Amino acid sequence: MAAATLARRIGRSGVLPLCCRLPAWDRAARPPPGPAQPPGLPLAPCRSFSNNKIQVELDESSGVAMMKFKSPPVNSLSLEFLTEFSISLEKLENNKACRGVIITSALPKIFSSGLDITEMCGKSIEHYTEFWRAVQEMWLRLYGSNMVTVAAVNGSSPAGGCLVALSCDYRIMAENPKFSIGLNEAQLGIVAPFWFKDTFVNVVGHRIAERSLQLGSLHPAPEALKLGLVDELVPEEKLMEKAAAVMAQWLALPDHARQLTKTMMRKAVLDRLVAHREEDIKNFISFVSKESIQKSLRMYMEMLKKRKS
Ligand SMILES: CC/C=C\C/C=C\C/C=C\C=C\CC(=O)SCCNC(=O)CCNC(=O)[C@H](O)C(C)(C)COP(=O)(O)OP(=O)(O)OC[C@H]1O[C@@H](n2cnc3c(N)ncnc32)[C@H](O)[C@@H]1OP(=O)(O)O
Repeated sequence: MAAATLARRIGRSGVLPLCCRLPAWDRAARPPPGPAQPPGLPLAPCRSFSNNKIQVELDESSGVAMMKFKSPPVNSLSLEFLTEFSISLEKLENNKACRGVIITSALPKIFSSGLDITEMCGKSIEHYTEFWRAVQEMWLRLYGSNMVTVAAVNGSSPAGGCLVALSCDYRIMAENPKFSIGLNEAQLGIVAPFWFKDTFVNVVGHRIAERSLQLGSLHPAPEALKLGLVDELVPEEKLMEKAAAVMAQWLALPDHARQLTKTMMRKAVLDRLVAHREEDIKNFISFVSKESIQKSLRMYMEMLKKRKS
């Protein structure tokens, strides 16, 4: 689907109507590009594209795309960011030449600061609905992607930023102990929704997830490795090289076998949100509309600003 059409269909809601596309985890496995492809079949024209928030470059010879978050100061996941993220994933997913994507940040020291807190403060119910739907859409696309997804975590990655990394197939983090990662929602006085929790449990197991979620822990990189929250630590200057090597290793397998296995592992968790999407939006709205929650979020934002001065 052309980008302009996609953007129009997504519209202000930030969401593609479900009738417009099959979820990635229900799609048939794609044949690998290259010799198996009928000669003369044109490849989708998306070698590189970029918007205000995200830059994507696809190397058609390897089938690997590099996606870089570039939304200063901290790559917070605003409605606009989430919409652009979903559009970028959709473009790659629909491009037969693309088999894998490496996700990283173009900003120093920050992978993503998580959901944009200002989107959850003092806004209308319509806005909360649109925002939360866009958060859901991003996760459904990323966690359900048929592509190999590798997170090259080159900076701190709290809450929604951690969810992005957790939703990938493999996480490599720069071995800087000043960089931390985790679902710290409890520290903000809010609660990670069930699908954040499910994604976390699927990576680290129930006990580690329960303790970490209750405490709202942000784990420095070495601790994140011990907990299995990330798969590998490497010196920062080796991060992209390592990500490319891991990607090549994963792409060496036949797509159909890997994709069906991924679907088998993730389907139950994806289906749970798909079945409860509207209820989840209602829960978010009623939670975030509470005066006590608004107060907690405002205090947290003030704390961030004070820390700076
Ligand atoms: C029953 C349950 C039912 C339903 C579910 C209900 C609710 C669930 C709801 C929400 C789930 C939310 C998940 C989230 O992702 S919440 C976001 C959590 N994020 C954080 O805690 C990160 C906060 N930020 C930081 O710790 C730091 O900024 C940093 C480590 C990322 C970077 O540190 P720096 O020192 O480099 O930069 P700063 O000076 O701190 O920040 C620069 C600038 O950016 C602003 N900012 C930072 N993070 C955010 C953010 N997430 N959203 C919006 N704005 C952010 C910060 O305030 C500074 O702004 P100013 O320059 O001062 O204006």
